[in-house]
Amino acid sequence: MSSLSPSPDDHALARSLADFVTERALLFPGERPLVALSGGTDSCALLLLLCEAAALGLLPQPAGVAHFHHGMRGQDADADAGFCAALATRGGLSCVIGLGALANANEAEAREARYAFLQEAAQELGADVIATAHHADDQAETVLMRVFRGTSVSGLAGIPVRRGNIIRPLLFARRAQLEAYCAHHGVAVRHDPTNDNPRFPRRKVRTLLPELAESFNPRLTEALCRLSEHAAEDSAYLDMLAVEHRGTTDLRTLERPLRRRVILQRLWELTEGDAALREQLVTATWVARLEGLLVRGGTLNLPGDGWARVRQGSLVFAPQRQGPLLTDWRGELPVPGSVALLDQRSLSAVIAAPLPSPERQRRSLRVDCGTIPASLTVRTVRDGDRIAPLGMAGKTRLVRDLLREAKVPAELRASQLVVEAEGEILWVVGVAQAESTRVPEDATEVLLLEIHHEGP
Ligand SMILES: Nc1ncnc2c1ncn2[C@@H]1O[C@H](COP(=O)(O)OP(=O)(O)OP(=O)(O)O)[C@@H](O)[C@H]1O
Repeated sequence: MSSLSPSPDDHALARSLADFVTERALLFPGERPLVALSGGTDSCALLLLLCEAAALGLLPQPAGVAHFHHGMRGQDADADAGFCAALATRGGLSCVIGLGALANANEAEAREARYAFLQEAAQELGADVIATAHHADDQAETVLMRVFRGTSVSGLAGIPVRRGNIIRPLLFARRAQLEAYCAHHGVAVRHDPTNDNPRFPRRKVRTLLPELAESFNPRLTEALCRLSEHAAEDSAYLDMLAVEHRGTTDLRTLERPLRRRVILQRLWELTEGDAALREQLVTATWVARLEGLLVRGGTLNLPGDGWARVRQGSLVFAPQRQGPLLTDWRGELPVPGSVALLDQRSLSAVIAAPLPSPERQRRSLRVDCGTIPASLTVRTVRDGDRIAPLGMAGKTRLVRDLLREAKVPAELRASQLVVEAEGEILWVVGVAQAESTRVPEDATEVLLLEIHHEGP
């Protein structure tokens, strides 16, 4: 972290920026950055500092400036765009303004559109990388927010100093330094009031950090930034090892940190091109769930309708399922030997079927949507069918034996219904349910299967 001299006009901050860029190899020889300019303090400081460093001969001149008008905030946003264009001109740089129509977009959609525009602008202006103005306080807030929400080592790495062609050359600097710098240069920066909402988690953490610093460590921001740097390095090292081991046939043979990292990389690949799903799925929680699946076996439904399954110690991911949501499914069922498919997207699936002895049977079953597979088959019992009943520690029993013990009359046993998933009997309707259908306390979605008696 740099210490800014009391007088900002000795180029101290521009020199620190150039040192940081050089040490981290953020610009290779001949490369020129595009400056992503929102008009706020941080990106105004970034633009002026890059220009100052270029004037000192420490860094190349930026290729230009890009500002994205999200189309969300009306006149204020129009003024932001005008301001950015004027500031670019003041620095002698070209400026590209993008216009979105994101009136109803959420934060993730707005971000996706902004970065897509920045990539186009970089091409247009012949820039090699895109520089954004995230700084040390942003980093500390990000790390702390992730700690509060729950995170992993790679999450602790926070905002990467470089990802692809996006670079963050201001991660060394404190917010107060950038504010002082803009004030010194007489830049009347723009202010986006949407960032002031006290309900925003980032806003809350921003208020909390100084209090925590006062109670625990006056250099808390620096400590959190150092933690994120170390976590980024450890994480990069694990990533490298995981790439080397990604072909491992049985993931259970890998050391746990490595196994978890291979799973994380698989999730990252799986969510390519779907930012919203990535946010949900590339998390410590899902890595832990999939790790559990490797040990336990079976199938796990993923957010966004995909699912994962274990095959000989490796994870198999299935794509998202298509088709309409079934809410009140009714199937024709079954003459002995016929089958029906239940799409598990339905949270209440009703099977209309002639049942052998409805008065004796428990005709509904709750199962955890998180663990049952994509589709269920309802069919009549077959010779040799086995089930691992609830509470029997995985020991399997012949379904026919269970029917006999439950005193289902012999003549009705052939039309006994079972619900099967990928070769495993989950439910012998009214008689037994499998251990794997047990609904855990933390289940978030429960599928209610009902068998209705219809017919004689
Ligand atoms: N409208 C915009 N046009 C161009 N660049 C922008 C715009 N908004 C933000 N940026 C760039 O992104 C940086 C971070 O902005 P901000 O803190 O608002 O976004 P974030 O949501 O915290 O981060 P990010 O979206 O980059 O993950 C800014 O300093 C600026 O460099």
